[in-house]
Amino acid sequence: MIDPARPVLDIRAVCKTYPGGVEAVRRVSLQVGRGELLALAGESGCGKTTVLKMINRLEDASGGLIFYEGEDIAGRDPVALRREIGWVMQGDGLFPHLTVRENVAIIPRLLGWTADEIGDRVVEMLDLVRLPIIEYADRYPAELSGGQRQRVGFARALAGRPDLLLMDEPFSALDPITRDTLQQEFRSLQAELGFSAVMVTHDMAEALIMADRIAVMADGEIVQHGTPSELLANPASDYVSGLLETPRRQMRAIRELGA
Ligand SMILES: Nc1ncnc2c1ncn2[C@@H]1O[C@H](COP(=O)(O)OP(=O)(O)OP(=O)(O)O)[C@@H](O)[C@H]1O
Repeated sequence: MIDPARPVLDIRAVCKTYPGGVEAVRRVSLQVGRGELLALAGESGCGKTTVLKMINRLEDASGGLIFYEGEDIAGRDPVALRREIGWVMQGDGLFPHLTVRENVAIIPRLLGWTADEIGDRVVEMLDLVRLPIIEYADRYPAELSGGQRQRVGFARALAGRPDLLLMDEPFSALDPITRDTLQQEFRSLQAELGFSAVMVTHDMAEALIMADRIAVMADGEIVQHGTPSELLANPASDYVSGLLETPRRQMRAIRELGA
């Protein structure tokens, strides 16, 4: 039973040491509420992607506990778990030999939906990500722009009605205008469908604009955790101030234009 008051995701003191001894993640604890977008930010190599991979058991934690919808994921079948949790990666990750329709249908097919249910869901998802079915359903990924491919990536990840979407730098391969449009559209989609999301990003401006809460990581640990306004008002260290410096500079430059 889904309890709306319970966090969708509850990560408790999770650690990951890779074979060879790299301590990629050290005692990370996080919660993600229903409908919330949590950004994991921080410089390259700080462990963001490893946290994401432990949530759907692409990597198994070396210590700690992860609860998804109240259930310890260590007891879940990893394949079934991955079908339940949506995954959007950098540069879309679509199967090049499958059409848009076939890409979006993958998870519903694996979940055993009927042909009619799958057909209806493909129509619904392409409509939601604003790709008219007549024009786009039978194209291959190579016949789409980068922004359109990323839209299909979202449609595919959401087709199985996941409660949680994991996203690894989903907007980073896009040009700034397409990125801005898709970031806004993503939040509308989230408000409409109500899923929760964890987004890895190295772009602090993106985290500030999109996220409800931001967890900043350094060297495998969370060094600050708060809302975008809390981080801006009270960065906990020089490291966090440093990450905020680029968006701050951009905001100042735009303000000085008097626009
Ligand atoms: N499969 C692996 N085997 C061994 N070490 C790994 C493995 N994957 C990642 N690491 C190491 O773990 C640390 C954290 O990597 P991770 O990919 O989680 O960082 P990240 O913050 O997502 O970085 P980026 O922003 O560059 O993608 C790094 O030192 C990395 O070299």
